[in-house]
This record gives sequence, structure tokens and C-alpha cells, in this order.
Amino acid sequence: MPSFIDRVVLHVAGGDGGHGCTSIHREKYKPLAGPDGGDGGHGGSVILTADPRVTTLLTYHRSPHRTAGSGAPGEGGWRRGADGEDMVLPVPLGTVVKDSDGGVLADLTAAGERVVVAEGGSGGRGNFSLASPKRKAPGFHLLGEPGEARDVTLELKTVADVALVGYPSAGKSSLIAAMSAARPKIADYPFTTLTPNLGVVEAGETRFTMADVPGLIPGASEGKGLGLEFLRHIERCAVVVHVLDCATLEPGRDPLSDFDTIEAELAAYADRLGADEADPALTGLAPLMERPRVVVLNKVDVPEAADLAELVEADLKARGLPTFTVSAVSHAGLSRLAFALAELVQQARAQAPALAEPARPIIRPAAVGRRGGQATATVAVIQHPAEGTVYQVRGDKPERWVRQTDFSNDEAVGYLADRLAAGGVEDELAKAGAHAGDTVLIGDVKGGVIFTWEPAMTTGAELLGARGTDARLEDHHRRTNAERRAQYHDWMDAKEAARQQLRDEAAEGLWTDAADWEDA
Ligand SMILES: Nc1nc2c(ncn2[C@@H]2O[C@H](COP(=O)(O)OP(=O)(O)OP(=O)(O)O)[C@@H](O)[C@H]2O)c(=O)[nH]1
Ligand SMILES: [Mg+2]
Repeated sequence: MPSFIDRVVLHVAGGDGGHGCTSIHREKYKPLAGPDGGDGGHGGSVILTADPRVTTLLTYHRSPHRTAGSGAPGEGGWRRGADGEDMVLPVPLGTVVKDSDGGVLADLTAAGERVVVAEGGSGGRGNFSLASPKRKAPGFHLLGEPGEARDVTLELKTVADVALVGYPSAGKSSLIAAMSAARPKIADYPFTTLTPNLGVVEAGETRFTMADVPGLIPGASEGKGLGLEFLRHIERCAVVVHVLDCATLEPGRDPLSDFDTIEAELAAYADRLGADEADPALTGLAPLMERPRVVVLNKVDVPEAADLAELVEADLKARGLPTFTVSAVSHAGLSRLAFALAELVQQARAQAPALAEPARPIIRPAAVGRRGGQATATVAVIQHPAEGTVYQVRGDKPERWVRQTDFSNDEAVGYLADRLAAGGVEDELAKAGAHAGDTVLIGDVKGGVIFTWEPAMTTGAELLGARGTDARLEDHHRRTNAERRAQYHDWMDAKEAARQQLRDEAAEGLWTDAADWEDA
């Protein structure tokens, strides 16, 4: 039995950014001619694109893990690492992309529409681009960031003009087969169709698509059978066609009550959708329950069925429903039906010019791009399972700075401290009541880094000793709290002095390092 493929959870990951490179240029007679380590390349992103040539999500059902290419590391000689390749995944028109909380990230209805579902990590800067007048030969580089990893759900809502609804074995697939070139499976047992079939019907000048919505049974709107999954397909159609089986011998069924049962399911489904129903402004479609209905009395090639059809036709017409008696087997009445449907589709299209709009630009669900994100940090006091009371720093940039830091390199750690100070994180910590010696966590409890806070001085580079050393890191003995407090006040004074120096230098135009505090 083929698997159900109209809904699939994709595990996507952007490529990792390549690490920067630490390298010193060497030339004959110039053994140490400055830093020349290049930046790492950016990781590729995972991008979904609506492609009319794709009709199912089957491939993603079979292999749901997709990762974009990683960026290459930078190299000496100022060579930048190559960017990782994007992974572009074609999906059918009508694919709705949701995040793991069910929020809609994108609704891909037009050919060429694209959405980035997992962004690649940015490449780390090499020591060449970290050099500045203050820090002439950095002995470190920044690490590439890991690519964004997430789960997204793809749901296919077929964008068909006409949806055929009706009890199992009413003849929906037979009608599609008789009216279009589609050749769906047809059999005399219920639930023959497991995924909706789509056919293209031509009536005069008009071409329209018709889909059968299988599995609609009483209770489908509550999730009985596969009905709920298939009901999604009806959300986008312009016309709903009821296929009523006039030849069924099942007790308790007749065309009129079948019609009412299916209508009740549709109403319950529309109710369930509630505010989630496709935005009429966007789709140009009326709410589901107000969309045009057509009734097809099928199987009139069977004499008893023809009699029954004749009996109920008047009732249905009295309810204001356009009603057609047809036979999918003998093709009786089909061309009249096709022309009537074409007219309704034309009317709907005339009311929805927006649907023909060309591809909308790329959508990025996460506001945090490679360079974006809030610079400001928020500090909260929390109870850490292992460390007790900690000051937790959250913020896109501080957390990114931490990810970019090679903690085995003292100079890189010093650089992180400088960035945190210049980015205002130190001030936020002080405001939140943190003191020197307190434990600070940057990031979440699982993946963040923990350290003992010692307010740094903003000037950074000149505090560093010889390349690869950092005065602040030499002293590994843990001071007593009294010592820390005493030093804290010294530091705060020194920090202010250093800030002033920074401002003076900036005013003189000496300080060109400002770009350092922006993102790599
Ligand atoms: N005599 C007669 N039989 C028909 C007609 N249309 C369909 N059938 C038969 O009814 C049975 C069911 O037809 P399908 O087209 O598979 O029905 P369906 O509505 O797609 O059913 P599911 O896919 O199971 O929901 C098949 O045996 C068809 O041959 C018709 O106009 N006349
Ligand atoms: Mg079928």
C-alpha cells in the first residue's frame, strides 16, 4: 500500500560556516609580514521552491533529512573559503510550510516562490580581517557558526479549480478518468483512492484542474479515516462538486442524505479551520461554505439509478443546486457538466485576479539573518541545575559571539570579552546586579557557556601582552569574594577611563576598529 505523502516532516539543516584561518604571511627577507589568514566561507541554506513540475512530496517522505553544503575554511595567503552550496528542494504548488509549533512559515502557491527554511552558518573571520591598528597581528580567528537546524512540516493542499467530494465508490476517480487524461485507479471497493488524483479538463476555451478528495466519510472532519488529511485539498478549490452514487444498494443511503452527510462534514471542517481558513484577500476565494456547489448524480447507465436520479433531481434543483445526471461509464451528460464547471471556474477566476500574480519574493521566516539579530542582551537571574544561581545572558549577538569563539585560544577568549564589553553586555550584567566573581551563562542552559564574571576593560587589544597571551587569563587562581569586590571597583574605574580613551581616539579618527563590534 502506498504511503500517505501529503504531509511530511522534513529535518533540514543549513551548512556550517567554515572556520577562519590564522596565518602569518611569509616572504623572503620578510619572515613576519603580517596576518594573511582568510575568512571561512558561509554555509549554504536549505531553500524550498514551488515547482509546477513536482506533484507530490513523495521524495521527502523517503528521505526527510536534508543538509546544505558547509563553507570551506579560510586559508593562508588571504584565501577565503568557498561558500557551501544551497540545497534547493522543489515542492509542488500548494505546499504549506509550517514550523514545529504549527505556525505557518510560507504558503507556496505560485511557481518560483521560495522560502529559506534553514539558514547556513556564517563563516568565521580569519586573522587578516580581524587585524586593526590596535591589534596588528591577531593570533586567532573566529569559528564558523553551525548551520541552523530545524524541523518543518510540509503539507500539500492541491490547488485544483474543482474538487470532487462524495462517499467512497461514488465514482469520483471514474469521473476524473472520463473527463481528463488522468488515469487514476478505479475499483469497486471503498477507499480505492489513497491520494487525491488531479486531472486537467478542457471545455471549449477553458482548461481547469479537477481533483478527487477521497476518504470523505461520516466523521472525517474529526479525523476518522484519512478524511482530515484529504480535506486540506478542498481549501483551495473554487467549486465543490458532490458526486452522488445513485446505484448504491447500501442500506440507509440515498443521494439526498449522502449530500447532507458530506455537507455536514465540510461544515465541521470549515468550523475547525476557523480563523485558519485561507485568507480570502490572498486567495480571492469565498469561505469554503459559501463557494459554489454542483451536484452530480452518477451511474445513470444503471436503469434503477436513472430512476432514482430522476426522483431526487427535482428536490436538489428546488434547493437551488445545479444538478447533472451523468454516467462516468457511458459518458452521458459529461460534456454538459464540463461546460457548466468551466463557467463557474471562469467566474471564480474573474473574481480572483490576484491568483495569477507572479512569484512573490523570497521569504525568510526567521528574522535573524546572517547579520541581523538584536545587539542588545537581556540578563535574567536563573537557577542553573549544576551551577546554582547564575546570570543568564540571552541575545542573538552575544550568543553568536560565543559560538564563534575558539575557547582553546586565550587571545580569542580575550576578543570575546572585548566584544561583550563593547556590545553593552557588561553594562547589562552590572545593571542586573551581577558582581565580579558571579557565575554568568551566555545562551541556553544546555548549549551555553558558563564562566566566572570578571568585568573586562573595553580597550582590549592593548591589554594583551605578547601575541597569544592575555593578562586577564594568566591568573587562574580563584580569588575570594572580598578580593573580587575590591577589584571590581578598580575595574569599573579603569573601564570608564578606557571608555573615555576609546571615545577620544574615535574622535581623533585613530580608532578604525569599530567594525569589529559589528558582525563578521
Ligand atoms: N455502472 C457504473 N459504475 C460506475 C460509474 N462510475 C463509477 N462506477 C464504478 O464504481 C466503482 C467505484 O468507482 P471509483 O471511481 O473508484 O469511485 P471513487 O469515488 O473514486 O471511490 P474511492 O476512491 O474508493 O473513494 C467502480 O467499480 C466503478 O467502475 C458509472 O457511471 N456507472
Ligand atoms: Mg477514487
